[in-house]
Amino acid sequence: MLKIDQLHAHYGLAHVLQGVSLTADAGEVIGLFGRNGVGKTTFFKTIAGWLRPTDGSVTLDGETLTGHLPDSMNRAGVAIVPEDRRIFPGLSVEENLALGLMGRKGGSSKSHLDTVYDRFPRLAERRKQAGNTLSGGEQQMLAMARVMVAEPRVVLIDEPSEGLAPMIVAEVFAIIREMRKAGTIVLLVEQNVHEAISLCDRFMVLERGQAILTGEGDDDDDRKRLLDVLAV
Ligand SMILES: Nc1ncnc2c1ncn2[C@@H]1O[C@H](COP(=O)(O)OP(=O)(O)OP(=O)(O)O)[C@@H](O)[C@H]1O
Repeated sequence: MLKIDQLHAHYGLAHVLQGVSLTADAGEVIGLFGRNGVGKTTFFKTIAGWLRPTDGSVTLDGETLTGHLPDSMNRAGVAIVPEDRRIFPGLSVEENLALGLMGRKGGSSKSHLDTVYDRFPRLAERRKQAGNTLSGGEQQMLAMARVMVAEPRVVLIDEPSEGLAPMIVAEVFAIIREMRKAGTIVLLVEQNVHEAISLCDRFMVLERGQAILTGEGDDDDDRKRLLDVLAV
């Protein structure tokens, strides 16, 4: 279980994350919604170790991870697919995936790469191409595949559908469903609320660094409240 308890974070004097709590069990997808600038990305950065929390705690299956650096969070099984995707533009598809495999517990082998290529034939076709020659959709697939090969326990995915064609968005969402099926905890930030909510077991809405609404993805009343509060 992922347990985030009263997490706070600052940028200098700006108190951006003001005591956000959340729990998630294996195989749950939690949607994080809210307008621009309310602290969703900051929440992810703080969980992933890119930003040191000023208070609160992060534990995963009972292990305290609060304040760990990104490398250490990665080794503990917390992975992030950031909004800008962060693939290595000058490295080939295969080299990008090899870097993902390095984060894998219990070593890696060629068969793990083959498994990824079976799942993402398009990446197999482009395995020798540099990351920056891929389309936006292919880059998103690569970013997600790179995380999946490490078989993390928690994946934080920030706005994966941004700038992508509807067909690719459907594919991205299908991958998230697969992650859930594999027992991964997925925290998902999405502006595309109407579509994303159907993926989510539960959701939380942030406003000015605080949770103002939580609910269940398949509860009609909760969904209505969600759409009302976001005015979408
Ligand atoms: N590196 C930074 N230094 C100072 N302030 C920052 C920094 N990054 C973000 N902020 C501020 O912190 C607040 C929360 O930003 P954050 O990016 O977490 O919001 P968000 O909900 O993810 O929004 P968006 O959807 O626009 O990414 C905003 O007011 C933003 O301007």
